Amino acid sequence: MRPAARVQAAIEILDAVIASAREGGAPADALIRDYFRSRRYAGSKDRRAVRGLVYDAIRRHGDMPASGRAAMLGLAQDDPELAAQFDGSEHGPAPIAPDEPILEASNAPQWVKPLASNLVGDNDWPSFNQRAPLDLRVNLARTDREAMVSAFEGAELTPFSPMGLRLPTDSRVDDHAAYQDGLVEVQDEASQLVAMACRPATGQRIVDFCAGAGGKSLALAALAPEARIIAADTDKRRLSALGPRAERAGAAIETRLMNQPNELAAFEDGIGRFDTVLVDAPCSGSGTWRRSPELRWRLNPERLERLVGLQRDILDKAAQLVRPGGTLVYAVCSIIEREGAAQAADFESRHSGWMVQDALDVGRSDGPGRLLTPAHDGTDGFFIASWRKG
Ligand SMILES: C[S@@+](CC[C@H](N)C(=O)[O-])C[C@H]1O[C@@H](n2cnc3c(N)ncnc32)[C@H](O)[C@@H]1O
Repeated sequence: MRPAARVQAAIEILDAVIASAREGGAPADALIRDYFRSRRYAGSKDRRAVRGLVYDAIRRHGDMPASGRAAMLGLAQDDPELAAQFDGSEHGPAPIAPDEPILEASNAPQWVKPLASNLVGDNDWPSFNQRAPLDLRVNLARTDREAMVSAFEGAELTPFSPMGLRLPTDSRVDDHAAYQDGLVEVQDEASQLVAMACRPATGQRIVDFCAGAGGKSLALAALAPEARIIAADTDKRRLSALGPRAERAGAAIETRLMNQPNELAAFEDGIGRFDTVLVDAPCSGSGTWRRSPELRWRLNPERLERLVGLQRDILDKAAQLVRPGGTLVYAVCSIIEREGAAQAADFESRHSGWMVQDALDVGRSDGPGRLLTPAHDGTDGFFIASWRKG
């Protein structure tokens, strides 16, 4: 493909990404794959170049552009070589009209900024346009960090998590023997810290109430291989992805599929009996925007409202599983106050007898919990709170 045709392809894919973000449809990765499935003439270099253009355009615009062309014109604003491809050639984009509006670069949707925690400052926002390094969690149940740091080129120790390694952006690990043998997992340092905030110990009964594909459950199992860990979720597809991961890691984790709105029916034997319950709640994902910049286009006020209600409902249910003297940990990969500090404070106002406890000594104190942000802590953005049941 000629360079101009690659730009036109990126514009067409971005149109599909925008439509899909509006409708809650397939993510950009899937749309890129679909696009090339019917265009066999595109070689691997073409595909890589188009993909790069699509993601650069997404990353540059915190607010969703009106069209793929608007997104690509914005990107061309910083790149004269790219601007020159708007040449009106046969498979290329039409020339740039003199009065065509050009979008300013932005790092987050404008409507979200006033909703962020007060701790999120001017130095935090630009981090959402930057690319994140790749963090690994070493499976301490089977090896140690020192052995693994030398097994991965360019790896450094993460500063806060004693089980983390940090690799350069774009590192690939899935074909590495240590990954295939279950000695490491891909996991951001903040997520590792969430598992640590649970302080898992031998003999404890622990529920990961929003386990998804089990990232936190696996970290809990690595920290306390003799604990009994139950991974629960309402999403069968996600939960079923845990089996092969647990097998690879050599971890024994029980799974329970729950049905909304009767999630606790899966725990009839366990109300008020668990030592620790972790709620890694569904959220905006705003803390992960540097890894998944497209999520910025998928969030809207109605969706945020629904998520805040869901978090509240899940917290109220999960709290019922905790035994007296046990621990409830609430975490969201979000920098939005309503999902973090305000949600935790709201939980406290509805329930008496829960004593807030220090979840971590990392990040900054934010209401009843702690907030980590990319600029301040070098991790994904996360809010984490922990309570002891009186
Ligand atoms: C942030 S994700 C969890 C990520 C996971 N803990 C990990 O570390 O990979 C939130 C999860 O909550 C689940 N969820 C949604 N509604 C739920 C509900 N009512 N009860 C429990 N889990 C729910 C979603 O299916 C999703 O897997």
